[in-house]
Amino acid sequence: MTLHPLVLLSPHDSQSIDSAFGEDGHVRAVEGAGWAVARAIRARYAPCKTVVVCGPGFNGADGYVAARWLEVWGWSVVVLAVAAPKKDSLVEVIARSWRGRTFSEDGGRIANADLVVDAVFGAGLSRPLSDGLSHILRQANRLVAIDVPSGVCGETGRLLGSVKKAELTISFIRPRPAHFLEPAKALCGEIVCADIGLPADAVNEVKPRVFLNEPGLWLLPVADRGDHKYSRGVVSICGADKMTGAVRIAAQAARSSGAGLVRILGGDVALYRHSEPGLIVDDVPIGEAVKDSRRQVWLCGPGLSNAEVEAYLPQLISAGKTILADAGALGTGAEAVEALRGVSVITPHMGEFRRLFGALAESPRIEAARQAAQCVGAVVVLKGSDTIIAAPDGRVAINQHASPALATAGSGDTLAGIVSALLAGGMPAWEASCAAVWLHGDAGIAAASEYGGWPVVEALEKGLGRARQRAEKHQNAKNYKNLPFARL
Ligand SMILES: NC(=O)C1=CN([C@@H]2O[C@H](COP(=O)(O)OP(=O)(O)OC[C@H]3O[C@@H](n4cnc5c(N)ncnc54)[C@H](OP(=O)(O)O)[C@@H]3O)[C@@H](O)[C@H]2O)[C@H](O)CC1
Ligand SMILES: [K+]
Repeated sequence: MTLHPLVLLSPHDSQSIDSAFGEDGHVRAVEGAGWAVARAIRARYAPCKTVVVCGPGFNGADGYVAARWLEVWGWSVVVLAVAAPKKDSLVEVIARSWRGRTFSEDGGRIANADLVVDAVFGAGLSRPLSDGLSHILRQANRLVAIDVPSGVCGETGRLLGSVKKAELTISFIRPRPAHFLEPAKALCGEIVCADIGLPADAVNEVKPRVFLNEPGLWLLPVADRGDHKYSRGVVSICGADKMTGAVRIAAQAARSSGAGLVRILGGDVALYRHSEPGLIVDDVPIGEAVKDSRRQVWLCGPGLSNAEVEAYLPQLISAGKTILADAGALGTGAEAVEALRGVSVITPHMGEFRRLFGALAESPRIEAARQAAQCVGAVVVLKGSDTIIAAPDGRVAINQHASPALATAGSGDTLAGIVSALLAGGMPAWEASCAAVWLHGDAGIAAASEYGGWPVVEALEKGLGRARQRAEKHQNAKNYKNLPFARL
């Protein structure tokens, strides 16, 4: 087994790899890690006065090895050991291989250093950073962090204490979720991930659950010469009487994302009939429409009032349809959560999430999304600058491929339309949601560049065909270019 290139390693994963190394293997891994840190630093900075601040665990051990290499290459290096390694531990053995100057008190060295390396805590952070340690690191002018800036929870991106921003963070094997989750993301600077030579036994310990959302994590439906509109998939959208724009935007997005046929049912039927000519508009009761087995995928929520949702959603659920619930269908509190059981995907922003799940919204976003997915039994797309896509089985993807240009009215309706089209094309719910979030982000990036930063929502839909082409170019698993981190 090898680790998928888009896996993100939680601290727990990283520690289970470490424990599978055995002592010799562990020493080799630390040697590889420290050497990688030194190489990444040498590639970015000229030799300068450097302080490596080492903690008591293997994060500190990486620091001692990095210090050794930098000194070998002629740098002026001292180690500040803020906590000694445990007696007779492997870390102590590795620390002894550093023969240079070591201090246990800062004595003004940090403030006077050109570069400070934060090797205090990484995966083993178990409680908040003390004020004393935080004060020491905050005096650094330029900081490079090993694994994560000390005080960052590698799993959730939460900060345990006051954390100093690094301009470079060097991690190992695969990046950590925190590198891509706010608030930690803003404190990591450039991310470098080093391959330190992976023994297969150690990798087998890892059950990947967190992924970076990039093409290659999913495959888009393949266009075939024999395609017809029903094989491409039918999307049905519950029509709104008043907020008709939301429905039309979602319908256009679904049509531009490969759906063979998009139908709107009910609401202001006359208006929909006079809008885009490529739509089919139905004026039949929902109970009739659900009998058509070709109409499996339904989008329920954009533009809908509570009363409209109540008229549509229970019937769709009892007919066993594949449902994306968004906007109006994401009501308030436990009753609304109960009413959603049976849908396949929900796409809340943080406000909607808080209304639905209450106190769960106070948990770190990745954990909140995962628990909500388990609670509803549906994929949860928790929208934001670091959108999280959580499946009920515990898989989570973190999306980075996005643009602030997406923060515009109607953007969520566009996303809902894309997810619906990919569901109709036969993709499983988590993969369809991940792919849709990426395509939506890509269209936002392209629209921002084409229209100068503030594109209107209609521009997103126009970019979806090209977004699809770019995704297809990158989804070949061997072609992981343009990832949001450098590889060493
Ligand atoms: N597989 C990999 O990715 C590799 C990672 N490497 C590096 O290893 C570290 C993880 O090392 P670990 O020893 O597990 O953890 P830490 O170095 O982060 O620190 C653990 C010790 O720190 C104490 N601790 C934790 N939090 C605090 C705190 N707030 N204040 C004081 N002390 C703290 C902790 O004490 P406990 O009481 O909780 O036991 C431990 O003593 C990873 O980050 C990488 O840098 C490998 O080198 C290569 C393979
Ligand atoms: K660190």
